[in-house]
Amino acid sequence: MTQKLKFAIIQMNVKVGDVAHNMKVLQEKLNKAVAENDKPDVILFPEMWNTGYALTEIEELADIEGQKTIELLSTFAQTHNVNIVGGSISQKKADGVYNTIFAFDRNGELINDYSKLHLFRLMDEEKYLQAGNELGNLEIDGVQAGMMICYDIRFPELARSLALEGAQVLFVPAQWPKPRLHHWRTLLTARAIENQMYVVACNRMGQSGDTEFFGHSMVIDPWGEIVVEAGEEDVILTGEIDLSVVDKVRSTIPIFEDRRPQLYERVVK
Ligand SMILES: O=C(O)CCC(=O)C(=O)O
Repeated sequence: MTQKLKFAIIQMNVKVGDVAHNMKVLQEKLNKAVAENDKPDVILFPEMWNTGYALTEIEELADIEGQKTIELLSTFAQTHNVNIVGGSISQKKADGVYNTIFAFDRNGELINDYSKLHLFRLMDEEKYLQAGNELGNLEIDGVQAGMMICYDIRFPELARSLALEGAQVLFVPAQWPKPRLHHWRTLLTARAIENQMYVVACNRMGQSGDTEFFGHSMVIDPWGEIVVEAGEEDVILTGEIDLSVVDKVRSTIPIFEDRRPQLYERVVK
């Protein structure tokens, strides 16, 4: 495939519990992302950007069925003819609150949603949130992709499942705090190398209470090389990925042909 995709990754701060503020900031940043000369094909932003980790008030703050978010992002995608992988939000559904990504195509159509499969006990997510039960497949301008959220990157089976279903790019919104930068970079790089896919990851920056977020949003190519990486600042990270690299790497070291799934299945349930 000779296709290329230009990306814009909005590495922003998130004010815990202040949905109106976060929506305003995101809107300003979206406008900025498309006002650049080199307009992106796809925009990504961080995990739980609407409420932050206001877990004790999440039932009241979460966006009911994602309505406000869907309206904002769908209109923006259509108006600016851009694909959006909408970070993730706290979404209230009948049976509880989910940590959900909504993704839109250039016509503003909601193409899929994905709710975080693995809840992060270190931050008590399992006490306040419901876990999703579906994989997050996606197609962006004809390119097969997948979605995972933050802690999900610690589960190689999930990225592998998406790759086996054809994903060539993995989109990862996160709120990954200090001091685990080494884990963040290593796990993202491992997912890229082992699945020979691009990883496009957005982490928030800034501080909430005692928790500091280091940013370091990054794009990693299927060979494991970092295409672009932010520091800890408030920034929109831009660049381009070349999908032909996926085929090149997969034919150089043909891991998908060399797998022995009938042996692993006895152990990997
Ligand atoms: O796995 C980690 O170290 C961080 C995960 C996390 O912060 C999250 O999933 O929200």
